[in-house]
Amino acid sequence: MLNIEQHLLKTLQPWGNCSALCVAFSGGMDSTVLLHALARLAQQYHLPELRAIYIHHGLQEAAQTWPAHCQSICAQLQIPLVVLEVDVAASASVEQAARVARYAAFEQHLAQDEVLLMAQHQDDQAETLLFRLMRGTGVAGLRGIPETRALPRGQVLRPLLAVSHQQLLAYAQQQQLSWIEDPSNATDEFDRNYLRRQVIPALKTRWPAMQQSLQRTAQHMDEAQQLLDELAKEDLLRVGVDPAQQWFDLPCLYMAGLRELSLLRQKNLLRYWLSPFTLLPDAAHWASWETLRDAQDDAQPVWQLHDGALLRSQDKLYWLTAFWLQAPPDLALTITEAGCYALPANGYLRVEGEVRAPLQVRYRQGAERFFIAGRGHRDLKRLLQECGVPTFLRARLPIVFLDQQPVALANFPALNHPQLQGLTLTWHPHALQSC
Ligand SMILES: Nc1ncnc2c1ncn2[C@@H]1O[C@H](COP(=O)(O)OP(=O)(O)OP(=O)(O)O)[C@@H](O)[C@H]1O
Repeated sequence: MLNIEQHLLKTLQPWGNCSALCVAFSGGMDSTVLLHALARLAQQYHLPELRAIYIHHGLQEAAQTWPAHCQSICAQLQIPLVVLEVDVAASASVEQAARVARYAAFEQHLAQDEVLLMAQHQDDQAETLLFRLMRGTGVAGLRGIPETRALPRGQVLRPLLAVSHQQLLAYAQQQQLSWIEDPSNATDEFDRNYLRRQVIPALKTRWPAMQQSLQRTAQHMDEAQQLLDELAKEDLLRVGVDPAQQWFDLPCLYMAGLRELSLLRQKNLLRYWLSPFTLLPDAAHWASWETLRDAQDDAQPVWQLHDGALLRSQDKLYWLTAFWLQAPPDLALTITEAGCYALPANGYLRVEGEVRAPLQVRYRQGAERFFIAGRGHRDLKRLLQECGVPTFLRARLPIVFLDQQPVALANFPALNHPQLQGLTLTWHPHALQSC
């Protein structure tokens, strides 16, 4: 058995029980070697089912023949091939847009318990680290390409990260493989090509072991990032709001606790907390965090990020998606019986109990006063403040009127007018289970 095959067999051992190994097969040399070595291993060992996936971006004229090439290689190796066509969004960086489209297609295609094998290798790792350094990356970026990564379904595995381009080329030549040479790799137009063609060879003449050194840097950074994550987890325990105290599971933090941390720890915690929700801002935009943190309460400060916004309300910091940031359109709904009502762009209202007279449902205008038994008339604004209802929620909670008088507020049965005792009104941003 050849070295690369031995290495693959060892790397794949923990994945022996997955339901399929799917090779991201571009037809280039690296993924051709990967596919070929796997096909050979499958003849001697029991491997999970193998499948190849080619993503057709349709970006270059030259690429029109590539699906056929991939098909013929797969036929020779007796491995089924799936060709997925993708649309690449117009963007300043075609390379990056193609990568995004490619990963989205893989994610959609992969089934639970399947492993996507990609053919990035040691030289790609060095190239990625240098590329990110040139863009001023931080600790997380310098961890480089991870060997494994969980996808919503399935997993990515890069079993060749410790193998050099030279070793892959030697294997390809020895096995007399044929592969596609992407003409766009032969120019210095793209930054990564420039690094691969001009910079790395020059560095290697001076520092022959530079790839291994960069790999060590990536490992140091991985450890450093793990420490930062541990710190963030500890801070989150102190500053994060207990799920039982959250409105509709909306992620939020206590501002007072956040303020007690140093600025660096605030940023570290926010990065950790926000990373599942959104792309993070680059260094230049972090000043907006201090603006949000220090703004007056009544300024209703918001920090817009890529996939949503951070908003401060009372003593908490909320992460909100677009749904919460746009007020719903005016509502004029009349209810004559119990049931579930879909509200335009504003979730659902469930009415339980006997509706004795037609009830009007609207959102807050601002001057409503509720009659509370034993307390007389009270401003809704004051009542919402007392209940700690965040500002962005106040405009969404359906208010029930009887003869122009506000008599109930969804989710606050204690505010029900005596005439509406026994009626339960529940609002939820998503469909309620029993609806
Ligand atoms: N069009 C594609 N279809 C399927 N997989 C792809 C495609 N492009 C890239 N990949 C996968 O992503 C890995 C890294 O991509 P990258 O763009 O760095 O490589 P490449 O130069 O296009 O292809 P190769 O690594 O096979 O020479 C590839 O090794 C391959 O596994």
